[in-house]
This record gives sequence, C-alpha cells and structure tokens, in this order.
Amino acid sequence: MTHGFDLNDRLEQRDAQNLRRHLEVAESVSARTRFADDPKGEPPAFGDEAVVFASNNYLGLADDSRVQRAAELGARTVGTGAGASRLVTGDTQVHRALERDLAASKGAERALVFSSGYAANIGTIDALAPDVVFSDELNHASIIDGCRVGASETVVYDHCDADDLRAKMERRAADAPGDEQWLVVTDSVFSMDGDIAALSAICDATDEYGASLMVDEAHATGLFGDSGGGVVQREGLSDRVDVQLGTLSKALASQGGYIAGDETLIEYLLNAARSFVFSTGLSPPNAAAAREALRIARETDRATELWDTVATLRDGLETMGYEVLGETHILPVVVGDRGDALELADRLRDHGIVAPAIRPPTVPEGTARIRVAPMATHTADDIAQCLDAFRTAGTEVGVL
Ligand SMILES: Cc1ncc(COP(=O)(O)O)c(C=O)c1O
Repeated sequence: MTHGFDLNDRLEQRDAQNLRRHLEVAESVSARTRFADDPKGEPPAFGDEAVVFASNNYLGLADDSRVQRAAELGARTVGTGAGASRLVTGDTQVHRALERDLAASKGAERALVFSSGYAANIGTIDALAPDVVFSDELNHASIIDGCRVGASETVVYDHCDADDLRAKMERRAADAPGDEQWLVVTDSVFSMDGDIAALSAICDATDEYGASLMVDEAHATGLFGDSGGGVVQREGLSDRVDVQLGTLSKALASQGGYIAGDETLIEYLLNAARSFVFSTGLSPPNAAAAREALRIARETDRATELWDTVATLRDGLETMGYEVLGETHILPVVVGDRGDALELADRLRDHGIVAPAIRPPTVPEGTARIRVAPMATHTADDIAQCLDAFRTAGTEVGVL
C-alpha cells in the first residue's frame, strides 16, 4: 500500500503541455506594448518585434516614466520591501496615502491594501464568513477560492442572471432560518467574456433580501466611472455596494489589491482578514507606483484612448467575420475548436502579434477563443498590424 503522490499523473490531468506553452510565451513578453530587444541580449522568441495584445496593463502605464520614477522613489525613500505585516512594522506613509486616494476614487470612506487582488478576495470572503455566498458562475478563481477557504455554503447562480439570483435567494429564504447572513459576490467586468454584470438588478435583489453585496472591479478599476472608480461608480451604485474590490495589478500597472468600503468594514478586515494580518505588507515601490498610476488615470483622458482603440479593433474584427464577445475593453474572439484557437494564436505570433488562446476548462467546451486585450498605448500602426494578422492568420487556419 502507498500513500504517496503521483505528480506525473496529476500533471497529465492538468494538460501540463499547454500550460507550459503559456509560460514560454510569458517568458518573452513583458507588460509593455511591444518588445524588440531582450535585456539579456538574446533574440526575442517571436522575431524581431512583436506587439502585445494580451496584457492587463490596460492603460499602458507599466512602462510610463512617471510611474517608474514613483516606484524608484518609493524604493529609495521607504525601502524595497515592507519588511513585515502592516500590523507589525510594515505600515508606511506610502500605504496610507495610497489607501486615501483609492477610497476617494471609489467614493468610499476608507480602503485597505492587500498584497494582491487574490489575497484581498480570499481574506475578505473568509473574514466576512457569511452563512451563504451567492456567486456568479463565471466569477474569478480568487472569489471561488475565497468561498472554499471559509465555512460558508456557496450557491452558484447563472452567469449575469439577476433573475436566477433572485429565484435562488427566494428558495433559500423559504428553507432557511431568517437570521442567516448572506453575501452576494460578482465580478463587474468578466475577464474571459468581457461582459458586465447586471449590477443594478443585482442591487435590487440584494436589497430585497437584506443581503450584503461585494463587487470585484479588478478589470474595471481605472477604466470606468468619472474617477476610474469602476462600473459601480459609473452606474451610481456606490451607496448600494458594501464591499468593492479592486486590483493594482492591471490598469494601475503595479501589484496588489484592495477593498474599499465603510470605516467599520475596513477596521474589521484589518483585524480579521488573515491574508492581510499574516502577510507582509505590499512593497513600498508597488504602493508608490500604483498611487502615481491612479493619479494619471484620474487626471488624464488615458482611458478614452483605450476606448477608441477598442472600438476600432472590435469593428475591424467583426467586419472580417469574427465573433467578438462582450462589451468592454476585453475582446474575446471566439474560434470554437481548441486546436484551431491554438493554431491561430501561433500564426498570430508569426505575424508579430501576441494574443493567447484561452481554452477549456477555462472557458466552456466549443468556445475556445483568442483573448485580445488592447492598451491605451497601442498606436494606429499597432492596431492595423493586429487586424492584418487576424485576417491573414484566420485565413491560413481556415476559421474565416
Ligand atoms: C476578477 C479578478 N479578481 C481578482 C484577480 C486577482 O488579482 P491579482 O492579480 O491582483 O491577484 C484577478 C486577476 O486576474 C481577476 O481577474
């Protein structure tokens, strides 16, 4: 009898070959819009130059000199690492200033910064410890893991379907004791489908049953709403959402995540969220970089440049005959068959465009796709190259 692990078996089950391909792409691709030289002097993997249409650095701020300087200043004045949990000695003025700015951008009383969006989701859902979490079926893995970590029961409702949410709440209310605490959790922008949750209808359902509502704005922060506060802000729902999650790692060009909400929520989380309490504080350079990126996002019309690019790409791809899902800056180009999607991604790379294939189980069988994520810094030439590549590669693979 053996109680050991067979990791080869597990790797096979996980489609390890395909994950390896992702890593190979990631090795040669930075967060920047384009890359021409490898800093180590080795030739880049995809020819002389490739343009990246696959990064969540949506505003193109990760290589903005102002953001880089802020990170440098953060490192010089405060240090490269926080050195300890914020509750021990890791709390600095940079963290506090960032949290004030984030709260203001969200129209919330206060914010709390975690070392990642993943940590923010896990720590918050676990700490709130509701009896039941009602969760959209396409919520991000960090929300799902937050539900798994805690003792809460999870009820999954159909994607973006507030009627199904309401029906499931109604059923639960009929069966369960009246003093149960409920938390409804949804992404605002869904990262694989590029669509937006029906937040107003979700707020109505949530209010009707006196439940709390948490919205993950990882892909909306810095892009939607007057001060980049996200879809909640754009739709005027800030007062009806109890917990707003954002990340610093996407449009804000840094690393980290945060929760915005009222004083009591934040005071509770900083005492009870284990991923905050028992983890080293966000690094000062990351905090400083995110603060500068937030300032630029709020004070310039950088997002408008992104929306113009999105409109041109969506229109161009649809005119060619591709099915493009969603209604946001994330453009999932559906191919269907996973082999075709992989081949199309390879051909796009041959034509100088980096955009990965997203395959089952990440997305449902038969809906393999290329996830195109433009950045505000893409030029007209970049966009033309992307569209040309999709036309040529699509014909070569036979999906057009
Ligand atoms: C919807 C959503 N929430 C949370 C996260 C986690 O954020 P982070 O990358 O900062 O850990 C992600 C990351 O991809 C995400 O897409």
